[in-house]
Amino acid sequence: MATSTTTVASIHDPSSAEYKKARRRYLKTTRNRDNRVDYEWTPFRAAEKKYKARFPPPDLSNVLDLATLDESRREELAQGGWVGRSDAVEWKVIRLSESNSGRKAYTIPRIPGLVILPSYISREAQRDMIRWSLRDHARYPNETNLDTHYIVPQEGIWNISLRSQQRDGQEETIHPRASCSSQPPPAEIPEDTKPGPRKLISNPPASPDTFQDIATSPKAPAPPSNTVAPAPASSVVRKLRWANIGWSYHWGSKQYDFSKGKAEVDPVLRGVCRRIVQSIEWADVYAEDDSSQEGWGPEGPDWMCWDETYDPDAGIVNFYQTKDTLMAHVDRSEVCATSPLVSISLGNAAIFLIGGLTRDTEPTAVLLRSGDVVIMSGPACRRAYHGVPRILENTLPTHLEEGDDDWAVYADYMQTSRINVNVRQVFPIGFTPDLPNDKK
Ligand SMILES: O=C(O)CCC(=O)C(=O)O
Ligand SMILES: [Fe+2]
Repeated sequence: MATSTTTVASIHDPSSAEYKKARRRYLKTTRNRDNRVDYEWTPFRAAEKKYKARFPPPDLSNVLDLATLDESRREELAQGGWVGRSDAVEWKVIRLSESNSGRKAYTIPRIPGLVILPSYISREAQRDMIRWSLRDHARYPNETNLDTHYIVPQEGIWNISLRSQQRDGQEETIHPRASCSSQPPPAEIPEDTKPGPRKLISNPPASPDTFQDIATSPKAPAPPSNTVAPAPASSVVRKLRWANIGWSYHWGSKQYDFSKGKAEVDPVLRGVCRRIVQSIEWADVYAEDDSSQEGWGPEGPDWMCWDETYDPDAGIVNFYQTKDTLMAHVDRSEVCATSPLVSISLGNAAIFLIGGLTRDTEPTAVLLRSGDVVIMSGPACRRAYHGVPRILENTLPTHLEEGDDDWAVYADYMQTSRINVNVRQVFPIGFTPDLPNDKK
C-alpha cells in the first residue's frame, strides 16, 4: 500500500528537515545563477517563474482555491500543506441543472467563458478514470509520446510494467525505435520524454478555411532519437506524458493529422463531458457579459445551442510527474474556436494559470485538485494563454491512496503524478472533413 512520505506542511515549516534540504539544494544550484529579475518577462512568464520556484516554496495567497469553501474537502486541503484562498479573485456562482445537487459551478468575471466545477467527479469515478487513462487508454491504437522513441507492444506501457512487477525481478525491457545497441548511454534525453517544460510550436489558428490545407499536408513526425537506450518497463512508464483521444494529434508539431482518420472518443468519457456541458446554465455565463457578442465568428454567439451541438471528437490525456510543467500555450488547432473544452484533473493538485489572448495579460492562478473540472469556452477564454507551472507535491487525496482490489499499483503511481483529461471539439457536428475515402 502506498503511504504519504512527507508530513503535513513540512516544506512550509522552516524548522523541518524537508525545508532545510530544499534550502541547501537551492543554494547549491543557484550559486552561479544570475538572479536579476528579467524585465523582459511578460506577466505570464513572471507568474510561471513564481509558481515554479522550489525554494522558498511559493506563496499561494493569490491562488484561487475553491476547495476551501467545501467542508468535505478539509482533509484533502491538509495534504502537503498547499492551500490557496477563496477570495484571491472575484467569482460568481452560476446555476447547474437539478440532477447536480450538491455540486457547484463558478465563473470568473475577468475571464468570460471560464467555468470551474470543483469536485465534480465523484471519488469512485476519479479512480475509474485513472484506471481507464493508464490501463485502457494509453495503448494501441491510441498514440502516446512514447511511440516516437520506443517500440511499445500493443498492450501499452502500463500493462507491461504491471506484468513485469508480478514476475518478481524479471523486468521486461522496452526497446528504442532507432537501433542503438552499439551506442554509449544517452547523453541527452529526447525532448518528448523529458521532464520539465514541453517544447511547443506555434501554428496559425485552425479555421474552416485553413483546415483543408492542414488535413492534406500533415507535418512529418519527429524522427526517433538514436540516443535512447533500452529501458525497463517500470522506468519507461514514468516517461509517459500524453496519450491521444479521438482525431490524431501530435504534440510535437501541434497539429491534427486528419489523414489518420477519426478514432472514437471513449463513450463513457464523451457522456461525462456532454452531461457537464448540458448541466450548465450558459445564460448565467454569457447573457450578462457586455462584450458577449464579440469574437464568435460570422453567425454570432452559439452558446444557446450547446446542449445539442456540443460533441467532443478529440483530446489528450496528460500525465504529469511532480517536476513536470506545461508552458503557456493556446489550443488553437480546433476549427471550433469557441466550443467548450472540458478539462478534468486527477491525482496531485496543480497550479493552473489562465490569462488572455497574449502573454501580456496578467494570468489568474487557480489551484486545481482531484475531481475538479474546468471548462474553457467562448472567444475570450477558449483561445486564452494558459499553462501548468507547478504540480503540488504530496497532495494526493486519501481517497486515491486507498481503494479496493487492484488499486495499490495505481496509488503507487499516483503518489507523484497528476493526470489531466482534456477533451475538445474540432469540428461542428454534421461537418464531414474531405478526406481520402478509406479514412472516413
Ligand atoms: O493539465 C491541465 O490542466 C491543462 C492541460 C492543457 O492545457 C492542454 O492539454 O492543452
Ligand atoms: Fe491547453
